[in-house]
Parts: sequence; C-alpha cells; structure tokens
Amino acid sequence: MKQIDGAAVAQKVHQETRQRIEALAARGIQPGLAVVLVGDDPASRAYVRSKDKRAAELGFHSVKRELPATTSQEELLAVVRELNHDPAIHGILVQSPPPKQIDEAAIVRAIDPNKDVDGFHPVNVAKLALEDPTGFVPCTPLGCIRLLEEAGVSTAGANAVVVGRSMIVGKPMALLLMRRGKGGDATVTVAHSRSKNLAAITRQAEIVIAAVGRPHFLGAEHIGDGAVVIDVGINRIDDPTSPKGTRLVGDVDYDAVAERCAAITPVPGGVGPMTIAMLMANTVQACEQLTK
Ligand SMILES: Nc1nc2c(c(=O)[nH]1)N[C@@H](CN(C=O)c1ccc(C(=O)N[C@@H](CCC(=O)O)C(=O)O)cc1)CN2
Repeated sequence: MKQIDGAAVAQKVHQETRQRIEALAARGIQPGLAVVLVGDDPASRAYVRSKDKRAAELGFHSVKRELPATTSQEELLAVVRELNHDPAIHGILVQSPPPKQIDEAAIVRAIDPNKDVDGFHPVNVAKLALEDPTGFVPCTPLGCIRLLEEAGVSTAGANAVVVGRSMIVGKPMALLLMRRGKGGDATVTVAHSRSKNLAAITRQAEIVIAAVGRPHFLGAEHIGDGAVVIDVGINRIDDPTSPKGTRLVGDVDYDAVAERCAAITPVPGGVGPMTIAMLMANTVQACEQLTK
C-alpha cells in the first residue's frame, strides 16, 4: 500500500505558484487575496490563519477581515462589495460555515465571479459543468485530482465512486472526474450516506473519494482490493490517549482499509494541505485573468 503524501504535493503546487507570482511581479503586478472570517469558530479561525500566512509567505498581498459573530447579512454584504471593487484584491473568499444569521448562498452570489477563488458562485459552477477553463474549481476537489495525478493514478476509463454530494466537494468532484482530458474521463457514480447497498457500490470502484463528513464511515468492507482511496473527511473525535484529548480522523477507517487498497491519503496530511495549495493557485489564476 502506498500512502499519498498531500503535504509534499502541496509544496510542489506552492513552488509552481511562486513562479507564477514572480512572472506577475516582472509585470509590476502583485496578486491579492482577501479572506473573510465571521465569528470565532476555532477550526475556521485556524484555517483562515493558515491561508493568510501561506498567502503572505508566497508573496501575495494578503488581507484578513475578521468580523464578529453578530455581523448582519447587510454588514457582510457591504464587506464583500467593498472587496469586489478593490483593484488590489483578485481573490475573495468567505470562510464556511458562517454563523446562523448569515444566508451563505446569498453571500456567495454577491462575490464577483471573477474573484470567486473558492469556485462556489453559480457562474463558476456552470463553467465547471461546461468545462470552461476560465472558471474557478473548488479547491478541495481540485486538490484531489492533483493528488491522483501525482500518485500516477490514471482516471481515464476508471470506475470512480464519489461518496458525498456536497456543493463544496462531492458534486464538483464528480464533474471533474467525468470531464474530458487529464484527470477526467472516468466512469463516475455518486453515492451518499443514504445510498442503499453502499458497500456493493464502492467495492466495484477503482477510485473511491470519501466525502461524507462522518468519522470512519467507510471500512474494509467498502473497498475493493487494489483500489485507490482519497479521504476528504476531517473529523475531530475524542481520544483520551492523545495529549489534547481529541484527534483528527478521516471518513475512512485508515487502518482497516490500508491492508487492501493500492494507495490511500492519510488524515491529517492528505487532502487538507491541498485545499490551501489550490486556493493559492486559484488566486494566481484570478490575478492573471483580471490583469491580462
Ligand atoms: N470558504 C471555504 N470554507 C471552507 C473550505 C473551503 O475550501 N472554502 N474548506 C474547509 C476548511 N478548509 C479550508 O477552508 C481546510 C480544511 C483543512 C485543512 C488542512 O490543512 N487540514 C489539515 C489538518 C489541520 C488540523 O490539524 O486541524 C490536514 O488535513 O492535514 C485546510 C483547509 C471548510 N470551509
């Protein structure tokens, strides 16, 4: 069994991003990323800190806007509109999930689609379905495709099962796997937590993408011999043996599945680091397109 090292692939992507930033600098352009956090969810705060830190390290103009948990829809919309009009900002994202009073779909729709580096705006969803390369693809599924490529996994003609149907991962993942060309051309099945006979479906797959958001949801009985498993889940569970009392696990029972699969991503250190790497790459793409 081969473990797919997401941290190493993310470093490779960052190196490519650095080179594109240098090419922009030679034209007197600095790409700008704005990350908006509403509220004080500790995990969201940590992800936003990582994005801001990485962006600054790579040479972006990085803006972090932290708003209180009581922020109203109108106040958040005003921030988004301001960033839409800021010429120093090429990429905007609002960290998900926002607090309950926020209508997230309306906020996503308010972001200029040319700056929507999360790829959540309906214009970018449509561009993905239309296979238009000027669109932005959500960072996590884009990272999964890159991990498959770097692990030497050919998706063309392969039987791939995506478990999960979210707008952030499952749906775009299925579209990416089925699109024409590199990283695509797969035969794709989308299953989810309510699918009947899930194990019978996933056991047929040469590639399994687990994105259900439930700890250890897929066990050995779900995975066929020699399959490649990409675990998108990041679930914090209690663990009295760890110093913090908790630990991160994926949607896949790693120890049970590792014995029979050909390759698998760990959690942490698999898909997670790729999410931030692809965000940086998307932001450079936005800057390149906006300054053509
Ligand atoms: N606006 C967005 N919100 C959210 C997204 C997103 O793509 N856009 N994705 C997730 C959270 N996320 C980025 O925002 C993210 C999650 C996990 C990681 C990561 O590197 N995880 C590490 C473990 C980190 C830890 O120890 O806690 C790993 O898996 O190795 C990066 C980014 C939801 N919200």
